Amino acid sequence: MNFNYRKITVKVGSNVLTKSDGTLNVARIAHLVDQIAYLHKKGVEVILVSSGAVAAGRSELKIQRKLDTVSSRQLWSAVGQVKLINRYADFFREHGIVCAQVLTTKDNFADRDHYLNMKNCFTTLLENKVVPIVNENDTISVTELMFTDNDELSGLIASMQNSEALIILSNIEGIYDGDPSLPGSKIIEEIGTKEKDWMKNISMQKSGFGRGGMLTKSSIARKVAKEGIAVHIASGLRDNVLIDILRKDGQLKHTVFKPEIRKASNVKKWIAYSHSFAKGELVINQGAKEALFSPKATSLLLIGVTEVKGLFQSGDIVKIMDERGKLVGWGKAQFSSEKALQELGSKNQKPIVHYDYLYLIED
Ligand SMILES: Nc1ncnc2c1ncn2[C@@H]1O[C@H](COP(=O)(O)OP(=O)(O)O)[C@@H](O)[C@H]1O
Ligand SMILES: N[C@@H](CCC(=O)OP(=O)(O)O)C(=O)O
Repeated sequence: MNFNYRKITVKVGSNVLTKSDGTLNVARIAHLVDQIAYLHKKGVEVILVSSGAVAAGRSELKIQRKLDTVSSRQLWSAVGQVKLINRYADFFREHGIVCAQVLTTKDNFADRDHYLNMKNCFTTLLENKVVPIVNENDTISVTELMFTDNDELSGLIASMQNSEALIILSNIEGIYDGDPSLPGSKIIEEIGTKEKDWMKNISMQKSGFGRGGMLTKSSIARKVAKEGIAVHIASGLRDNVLIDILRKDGQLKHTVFKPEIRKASNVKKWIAYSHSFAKGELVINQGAKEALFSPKATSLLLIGVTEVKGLFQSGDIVKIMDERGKLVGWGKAQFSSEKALQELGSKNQKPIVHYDYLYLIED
């Protein structure tokens, strides 16, 4: 059989892996493993990002007294992750495949060294034919510094490992052009990175155990597709969904975000996910904003910076804001905040943020 991709990241949502009563859907985990094992044996590299720990833990324990949100998440994820990974390990073993658990927090991607360390971890596992199973380490994650959800984490990993595709399996067949529960709504089968009209049809509604909802899935999908990685959103409740997505002659109806042809560099990919580690802010004027968003590759010069906020060193990530206070991008500063303040508005030709280390948010 011919496959569309040889290297994929697959993300499975909590609702695919749990039954309505909250217990783990063991049959579905087994079927997912069967598909991954089949692809693995055909030479497709697979990284699995699996949610489900909190849901699995919740159904396992009767809590004596009411816990706050953080404590209950810590308790349930700690208990549930063991159950989840044991199931995966048992099913992969039946196929003669070794899987590994990688639990991570956003901090593990905090700077380039941490990022490269994570990258090395996945590369080593894959080289040794191990299937990595990743989840956010909810037990120790600090709420303010968490990933929005595992969709964000899976986007980061697909990008970091240069996957050819990110496949997001949810409890719905794709993105609908209206309320999915209404009979007239249809699946949008193809979305280009420049299109954005479809976004207005996404509601805040999310499924029972999910964290982010379709809104985060969509914005992550768009971001990842812009880096040159195809993103598929399909139903994990459907039999053989992974195989059908990967088959060259596959007919499965679902949503695909078409990747941009020009692939982002590895450094740009790292920058794209680093905004939460920003140490300071640069406010830029309208002229600088227009220059940055022009089709020409443009670096940010100090002449267009009107304000420098916070304390940062050369090499730190800084946010770039427009004069209305809107975040327009971020990048790696080439001067410290002290030097930037001294030379504010000057014609120093060395950019404060070089284009190669700049990420812009396009509307
Ligand atoms: N336009 C839309 N098309 C598809 N799903 C949508 C749309 N708007 C909102 N949703 C909701 O998003 C849910 C999937 O997101 P989420 O609950 O985060 O799932 P997961 O647990 O797989 O991450 C769907 O079940 C659906 O209720
Ligand atoms: N880390 C959490 C998953 C959080 C999450 O992103 O859930 P989902 O939106 O269902 O993919 C868990 O394992 O329960």
